[in-house]
Amino acid sequence: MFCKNMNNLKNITKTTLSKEWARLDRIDYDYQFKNGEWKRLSRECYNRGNGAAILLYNVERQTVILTKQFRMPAYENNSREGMSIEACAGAIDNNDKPLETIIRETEEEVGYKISEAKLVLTAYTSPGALTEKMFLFVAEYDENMKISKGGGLESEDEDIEILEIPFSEALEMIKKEEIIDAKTIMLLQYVQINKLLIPEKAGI
Ligand SMILES: Nc1nc2c(ncn2[C@@H]2O[C@H](COP(=O)(O)OP(=O)(O)O[C@H]3O[C@H](CO)[C@@H](O)[C@H](O)[C@@H]3O)[C@@H](O)[C@H]2O)c(=O)[nH]1
Ligand SMILES: [Mg+2]
Repeated sequence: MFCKNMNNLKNITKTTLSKEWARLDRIDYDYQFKNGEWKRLSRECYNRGNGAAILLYNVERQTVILTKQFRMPAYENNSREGMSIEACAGAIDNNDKPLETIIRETEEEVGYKISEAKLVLTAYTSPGALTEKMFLFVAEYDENMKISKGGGLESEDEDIEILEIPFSEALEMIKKEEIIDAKTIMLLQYVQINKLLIPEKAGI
C-alpha cells in the first residue's frame, strides 16, 4: 500500500497502544531514504483530535482576553510552569467545524458571545508526536458581548481564570517567558505583525 502522493512510503500498519481519553497508536511503515535504501520505521502518534483557539482583542482599550488554567503536561515538564496563560481554546468534537467549536468555547471559557471570527493561521502544534492540527482565530470583543462569567464547564472539571490585559503587557509576558504556550504566542505575534492593535487605531 502506498501513501497518497508519496512513493517512498508503504506497508503502513497501526497498533493502538492506549485508548482512554485519547488514542496513542504505534505506526510502523517502510520508508525510502534519499539514498534509495528502504527501512522499517516506527513512530508513536498521540491522537486527541484537532483544536481551535481564539485571541479576542479590543481596539479602543488595546487589550486582549486570555485564560489561565492548570495544565498537567506543562507541570510534569516543569513544576513551576503548571499554570498556563493561553488564548481561549478547545478540542474540536468529531462533527464540528472549527468556527462552531471556537464560538462555543469562547462563551464557555471566557463568557463572550461572538457571532464571527477570522481564521488567520492553521498549524500543527507538534507534528513529530501529535496528530493535532490547530485552527487559530481572532475576533474583536467589547463589554456588550460579555453574557456570562465564563470559567469553563464544571461538568468537565474546568477551572479557568479570565484575564483582560493590555496588549503591550501580553507582548512583554512573552519576553519574560510568562506566556510560553505556542498557539498563544503565534496569535499575539499575528496581531502584532498585522497591526490589528495599534495605538493610532484607538485614537490614543
Ligand atoms: N479525563 C480526562 N479528561 C480530559 C483529558 N484531557 C482533556 N480532558 C477534558 O477535556 C476538556 C478539554 O477542554 P477543551 O477546552 O475542549 O480543550 P483544551 O484542553 O483547552 O485543549 C485546547 O488546548 C490544547 C492545548 O493547547 C490543545 O491541545 C487542544 O487541541 C485544544 O485546542 C478538559 O477540560 C478536561 O475536562 C484527559 O486526559 N482525561
Ligand atoms: Mg480549553
